Amino acid sequence: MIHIDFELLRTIGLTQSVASQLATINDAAEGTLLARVTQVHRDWAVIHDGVAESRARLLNKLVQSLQANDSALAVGDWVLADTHAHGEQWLSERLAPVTHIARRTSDGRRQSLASNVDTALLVMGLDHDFNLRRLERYLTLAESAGVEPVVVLTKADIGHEVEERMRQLAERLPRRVQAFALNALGEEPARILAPWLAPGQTLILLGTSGAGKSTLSNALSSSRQETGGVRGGDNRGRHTTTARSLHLCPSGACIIDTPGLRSWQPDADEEALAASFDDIGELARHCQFRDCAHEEEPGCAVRGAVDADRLLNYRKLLRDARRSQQTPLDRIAARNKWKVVIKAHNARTRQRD
Ligand SMILES: Nc1nc2c(ncn2[C@@H]2O[C@H](COP(=O)(O)OP(=O)(O)OP(=O)(O)O)[C@@H](O)[C@H]2O)c(=O)[nH]1
Ligand SMILES: [Zn+2]
Repeated sequence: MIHIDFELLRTIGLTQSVASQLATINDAAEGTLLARVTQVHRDWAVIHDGVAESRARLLNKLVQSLQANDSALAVGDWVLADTHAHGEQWLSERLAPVTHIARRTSDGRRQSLASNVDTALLVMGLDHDFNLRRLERYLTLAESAGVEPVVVLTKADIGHEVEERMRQLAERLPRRVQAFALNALGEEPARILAPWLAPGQTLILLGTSGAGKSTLSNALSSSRQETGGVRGGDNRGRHTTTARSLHLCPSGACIIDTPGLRSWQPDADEEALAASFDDIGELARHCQFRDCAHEEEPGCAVRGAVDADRLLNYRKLLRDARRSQQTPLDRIAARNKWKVVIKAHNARTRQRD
């Protein structure tokens, strides 16, 4: 049985459902430690034990068991660490994450972003960064991981058409999603986001580079994170956050900061997408045709009732999801099918000529 100081570990986000997993682990060595991952590197990680951070290497058995489950260690994971001779720390086990946020890169690879997150702050600037399609992708990313999304629109003090944009947002997003416009530089963030900052809560900040993630993280936590000066001209921030890390808030919550995501899609299958865009699914039940694509079909209940761009975005995400759900063999089969179709087509045109 592993002895833990629950109150101490709660400051770095330990929850009852994670702690209860410890009861099932019997073969832990004397002095085995429960710690939280704050940085992930190739074969080592930085872990936090509630007091301080330290480096630890991954035991082969952990690497193999993660690979066998098509998983990877992520910031926010809870792990068991043993101290070997010479004070070296080794990670032997990862506890099953309660939530796990992953994305797909443009080449289809699955990439773990964070584990055991309660709230995802979807950070977007009210400047040129404002993009509702991207925000919808973030929403799906969070919701398909079982994480509550909260939209935080930064730069309300310097943004353009703030009221008009908030209206667009309210019209387009499902009502269950809360959104706030604020100045990330002042006192506003801690006050407005207080309901999500209770002790033991873990938050993640998601948004493009320059959106204001580090600025928000600074405003909410006690630690100071370097923020990038905005380059002249295009207002885009430099990539200043190089390592994902965990910050403690005075309120008792903790925050995981991530570098800006570049090209990615949510790791959501068709079902998760449908859940995130459930307003479309609900309307689609009233379409005349059951397989209505909501394009040109008569009697479509979706077209016109849903924001046109939201519908286009849903279709695009659905296409991407179907593509990444295909195995390499499926892809070859699909390509071969097209080869046959094209060959037949060419043969027909040759005959005609
Ligand atoms: N006026 C104003 N400036 C802001 C606000 N939020 C962020 N900024 C500025 O925008 C720039 C970029 O903010 P960061 O917090 O570094 O952005 P980031 O999302 O952490 O960027 P990366 O670390 O590159 O991923 C900084 O110069 C901030 O001072 C805001 O609400 N109002
Ligand atoms: Zn339809």
